[in-house]
Amino acid sequence: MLPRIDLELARKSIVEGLKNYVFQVAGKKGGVIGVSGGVDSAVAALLAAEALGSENLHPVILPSLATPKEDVEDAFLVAEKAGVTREKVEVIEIEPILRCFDKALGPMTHMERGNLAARVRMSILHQRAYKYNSIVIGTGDKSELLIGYFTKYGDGGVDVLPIGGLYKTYVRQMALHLGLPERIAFKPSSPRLWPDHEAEKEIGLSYEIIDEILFGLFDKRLKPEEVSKQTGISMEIIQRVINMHLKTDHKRRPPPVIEPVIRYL
Ligand SMILES: Nc1ncnc2c1ncn2[C@@H]1O[C@H](COP(=O)(O)OP(=O)(O)OC[C@H]2O[C@@H]([n+]3cccc(C(=O)O)c3)[C@H](O)[C@@H]2O)[C@@H](O)[C@H]1O
Ligand SMILES: Nc1ncnc2c1ncn2[C@@H]1O[C@H](COP(=O)(O)OP(=O)(O)OP(=O)(O)O)[C@@H](O)[C@H]1O
Ligand SMILES: [Mg+2]
Repeated sequence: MLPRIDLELARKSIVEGLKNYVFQVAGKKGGVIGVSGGVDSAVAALLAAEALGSENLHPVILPSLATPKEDVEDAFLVAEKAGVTREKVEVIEIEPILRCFDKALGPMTHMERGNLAARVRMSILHQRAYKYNSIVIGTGDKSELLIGYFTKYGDGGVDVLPIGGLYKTYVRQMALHLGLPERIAFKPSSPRLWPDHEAEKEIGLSYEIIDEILFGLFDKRLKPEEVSKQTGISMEIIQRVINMHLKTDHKRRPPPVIEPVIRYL
């Protein structure tokens, strides 16, 4: 179990930090956010509305065939809780766009098409951000970022990460703290890149375990063996999480420039 945190302090500091980043550092008028009905975008949207003012927040719902109807309803509820009226929430179906890709690209695996769906969403959010003189608010949490569980240049292609410093465990607690319903706070995490896609099933580990391991390694800075000793989690599982982190290193940094040897003549 992770230690409890002062959720109110975390909330206030994220709100202050995001406000400063969008208005002062980026010099923009607001933020665009994809709202899925999942807990990450719910918490990010509520914090962003508080930081930027709901009039400067542009929530966009981007359903595909893999999106359950209830998620769309939950996304509307999140927008409403963020102070954005139904009429101001944009809904853009991405299935017709994906069908154009089907035609152009031919058969795809569900992973190829799913990652494409994430990149189609990213493209739409950036178009809207440009149009509204805003930036794209990301929804990645610390757990997803550290294990690289996101689509490179898809949901990873964002401008700022307000909940990137909170493990999934804390994001769920923050959701309750912000008054979101338990149904959203404890909804099984799912990228919904294909029907019935669930994060913990795909990864093969629960976020409870992943967070305990990441907390031990990255916050307490313990050696893997010590994390195993303190948590009772096997070294094999800890090594799997470490491998996920290492294999996705490229997703957390800008592409390397291959430096030429330059001789001035
Ligand atoms: N070593 C390396 N150095 C530099 N670049 C490297 C690389 N290895 C792969 N690449 C590049 O990265 C690409 C692979 O990365 P990527 O396209 O992301 O693909 P990949 O990591 O294989 O798949 C994305 C994963 O994120 C999950 N996901 C996606 C979207 C949302 C969420 C969520 O939680 O909401 C989760 C999804 O279920 C899947 O497990 C390759 O096609 C290649 O272009
Ligand atoms: N149907 C959708 N409409 C709008 N945005 C979406 C949709 N599906 C995914 N996204 C965007 O992609 C992000 C990544 O999805 P992800 O599933 O990680 O987040 P989540 O659904 O908010 O929370 P969780 O990870 O717990 O499922 C979402 O937070 C959201 O910004
Ligand atoms: Mg989700």
